[in-house]
Amino acid sequence: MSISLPSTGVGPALVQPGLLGIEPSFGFGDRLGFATPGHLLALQEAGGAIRGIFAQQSIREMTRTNRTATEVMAAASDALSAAGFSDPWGADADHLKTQDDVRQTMAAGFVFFTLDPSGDVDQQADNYAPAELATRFEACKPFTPWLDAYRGKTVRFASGEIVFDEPTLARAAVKYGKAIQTTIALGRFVQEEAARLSKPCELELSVDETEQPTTPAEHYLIADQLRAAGVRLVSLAPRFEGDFEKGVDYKGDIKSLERSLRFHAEIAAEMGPYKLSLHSGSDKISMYRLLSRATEGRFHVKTAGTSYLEALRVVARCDDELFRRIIDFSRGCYDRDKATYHVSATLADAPPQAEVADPVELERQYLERWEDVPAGAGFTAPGRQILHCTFGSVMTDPELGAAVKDVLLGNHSSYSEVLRDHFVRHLDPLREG
Ligand SMILES: O=C(O)[C@@H](O)[C@@H](O)[C@H](O)C(=O)CO
Repeated sequence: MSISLPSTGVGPALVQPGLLGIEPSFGFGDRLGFATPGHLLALQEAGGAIRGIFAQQSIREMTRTNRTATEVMAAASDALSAAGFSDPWGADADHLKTQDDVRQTMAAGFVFFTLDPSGDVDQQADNYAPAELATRFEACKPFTPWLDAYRGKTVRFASGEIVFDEPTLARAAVKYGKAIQTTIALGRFVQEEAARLSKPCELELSVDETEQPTTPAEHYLIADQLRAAGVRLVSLAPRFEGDFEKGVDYKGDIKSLERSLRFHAEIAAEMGPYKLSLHSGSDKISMYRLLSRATEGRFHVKTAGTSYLEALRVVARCDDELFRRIIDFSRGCYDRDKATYHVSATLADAPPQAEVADPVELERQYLERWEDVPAGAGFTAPGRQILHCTFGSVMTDPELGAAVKDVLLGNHSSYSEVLRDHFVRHLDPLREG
């Protein structure tokens, strides 16, 4: 397998992404542009019927790393072309909020568009007392003309009943009413722009980055309204129950999550069919089988930061001094950079590098090691989150960013091997179900 070097972002992409529909898929987000060869090794070894989305970056990530959508696409397509890869693969323009986000990513060749209306989700809706809920319900009626279609309705699934009584309807309308309107507008824009330019497109709706779980009633209502509006989804990322923090395994009641996944999967099958999408999907090893079984293989798992952390693992093993400088620098940026990410780690949860003489122990504290993780579980070390959120600050630092790239260029096969091992451990439980 020839290892391609990261593209300059100007060469013609010889390998084009395509539509994957509701085939099982796995998003290999690559914040640096060096990871696709390793991602491909893992998928070819353990992917089975799972399709790879090898170009995947959010607007937030590209902003933080000063990368363009064209550069992201070229890094993936050039690596796949160099490897002679000819299977279908996807390209996900992630967490899009505006029409300009759509224009720039569509122009770069992205074909999977993740719509993110979380800015219009009322993230405290579940906390309002009846009087405040009633006031807010009244205020959202101008953009929820569909209320009467659900009032008093009961929808039955094997997993349970959805009863649209007044409190349920009010909370759904207050929480997602405006976001549904936003999603329909942006989704229609993507579909119309793709048709105008004769380009392929498929849509995901993501509300994963919101505070309060999406109930089955809210999921059903969102899906019903999008379907009625002609916005066709291949994937939907609800806000699942529990905690899906960046870079660490699932936190919550796994049995309750299993019941919830089954209910959401039934709704997705009935209202679509479309895939259930798991964001912050890396390291959630303990729940992958549940997701695969509940959805009967109609899932999408999205990862990104974890490939950056595995790049730092190569740095840790090749240049201890540089790794220590990155830890010191990241600890100085963490409280600022974590602002838009769901993490719980504090600086006190991981020791300053100067207090850890042993390089292997330092790797355990900030990256963890698969050798130390129980079978069927993912990483949990909080130090991972300190490094995870500060990727942009590190990679745009003139000295540190260049030094990381030099280490990866000089040890590219090591990086690809580390990624292969890391993602085979992610793909195996998903493939086996
Ligand atoms: O960090 C980002 O902005 C994105 O990679 C993520 O939010 C992405 O949507 C994801 O969930 C990958 O784990």
